[in-house]
Amino acid sequence: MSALTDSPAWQALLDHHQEIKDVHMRDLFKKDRGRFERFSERSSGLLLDYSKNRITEKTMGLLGDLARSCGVEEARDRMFNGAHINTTEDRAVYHVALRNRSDRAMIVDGHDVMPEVRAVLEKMRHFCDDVREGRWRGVTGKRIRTIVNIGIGGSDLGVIMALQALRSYQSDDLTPRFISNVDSSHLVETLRGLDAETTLFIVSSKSFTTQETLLNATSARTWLIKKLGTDAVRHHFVAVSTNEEKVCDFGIDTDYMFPFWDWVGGRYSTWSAIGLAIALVLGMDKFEEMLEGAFAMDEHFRTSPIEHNIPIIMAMLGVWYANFFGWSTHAVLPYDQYLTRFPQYLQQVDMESNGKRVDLQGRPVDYQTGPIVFGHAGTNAQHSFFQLLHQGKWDVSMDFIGVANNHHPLRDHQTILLSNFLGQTKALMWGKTEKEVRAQLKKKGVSAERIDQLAPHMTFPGNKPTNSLVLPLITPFTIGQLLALYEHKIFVQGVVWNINSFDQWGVQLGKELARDLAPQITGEAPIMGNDCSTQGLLKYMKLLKKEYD
Ligand SMILES: O=P(O)(O)OC[C@H]1O[C@](O)(CO)[C@@H](O)[C@@H]1O
Repeated sequence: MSALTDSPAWQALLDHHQEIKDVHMRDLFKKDRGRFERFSERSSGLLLDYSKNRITEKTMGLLGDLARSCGVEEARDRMFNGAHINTTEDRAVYHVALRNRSDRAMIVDGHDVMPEVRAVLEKMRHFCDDVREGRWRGVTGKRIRTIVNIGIGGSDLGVIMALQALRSYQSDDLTPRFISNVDSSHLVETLRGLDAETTLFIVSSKSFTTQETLLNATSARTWLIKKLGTDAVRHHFVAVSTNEEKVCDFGIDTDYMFPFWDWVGGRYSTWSAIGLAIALVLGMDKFEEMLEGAFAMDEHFRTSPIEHNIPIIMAMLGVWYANFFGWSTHAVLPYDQYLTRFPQYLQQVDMESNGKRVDLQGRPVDYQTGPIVFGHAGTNAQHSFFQLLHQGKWDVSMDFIGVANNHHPLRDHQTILLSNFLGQTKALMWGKTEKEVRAQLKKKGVSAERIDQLAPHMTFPGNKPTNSLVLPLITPFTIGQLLALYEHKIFVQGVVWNINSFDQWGVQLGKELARDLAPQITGEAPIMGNDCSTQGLLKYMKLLKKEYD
């Protein structure tokens, strides 16, 4: 047993789980009309209703005890104080400094980083204004009309997601595009139809060594040079990175490099200059509104007691289902078309952070860690995988994200959208008993034989837990709040599980092996030294390739 599973707080929850596991939420709601008041929290216009969870006040008390005994508050303070909590990389985890909108100093290694943070924001503002107002022009003197962000993972997902979410704030003057996959089809299809004279590329890479990004950037540069000549590169390429030397090697002048720092993790970097495409397309004011939203959530997280702290509550509910109910999957279901990319973005933040199997001391853990995260926008998701959520054998905890107002209030679209949001969470919680099904069918005049046949299929077990997050409207501020909320939730879970949420060694091995295999595909190295499956696949691919050459 580990210190965590052996702790009195954990043991108390194990015992309590025995009391709760067969209790139906329907009965909890029948008994207590005050559940919504008791189990909901607000912060700067955002509401979390967590009453539709398999919890009582005792559960929340015990989960709070566990958070306290795991040192969540102390860990939170260490993060906000710039301690090197990313121990395997010996770095601070300080994305909160990027959105610190107060005049508080943010100290890393005895040094206040705020002057540098503000200087980069200023540099971004000047550049964005120049591009947006037509002072920065392409090599032939034309205004920039398209921004192409070349990056992958944390240097891509948050930026695409935010720009998609904030599409209604975008003018038609500047259009964003993205190249991430090393598959050349992504590059070719993204560049198809683009006018090189009016295109600006941002090469976004924290390390500036990521194979996919560098290859894509090189091919994009070739495309540009073919059309406009070598001199065009400095008018059409800028970089965002922590690695000045590599940016220079690539041929981008460091005057046009927007720096950030090693204390910003890749998947937490949307707030840094990695967000340059957001600032260019929407304007720097909108980007800063996003930072304001994140800062509001940071302040809530930093100062609220455990019992009223939205990220901590959501994190501990996740621990409840993962570790005590033994569920492996968590669904995120935004009821707003603008948030379609949100689950995909969150998959990296959550699974790359908490998909770990050893603790901070390097010992294998004897409990489940980060869940499998998936999701899609409602109502489309209802017509896809909701069948399994309602009646399947796997149990899944869920976050529904609802947005009260719509940027495009047309007919009764928003009413129908919200009614589906509410209807689904109600159905998942309440379910429908066989008795209710039978009574309904009888009332409709269905024959007894047919009722016997249909009733088991039409019964819903219910008791499926959901969190409901409600935002007033999709704005830069609420997007900032939402992202920061999930970042902190994931952080808290990592603290409870005693894992490092800020490294990602798991992505290395495949990358290394790919580097060794590439020369075997080209023929520069003999096909050897592989297991028979890899060997067989390689040979077959080469055979097929020959047929098409
Ligand atoms: O910004 P970079 O250094 O190109 O890295 C891109 C991504 O690659 C990873 O290191 C691994 O997937 C991510 O953490 C990161 O977001």
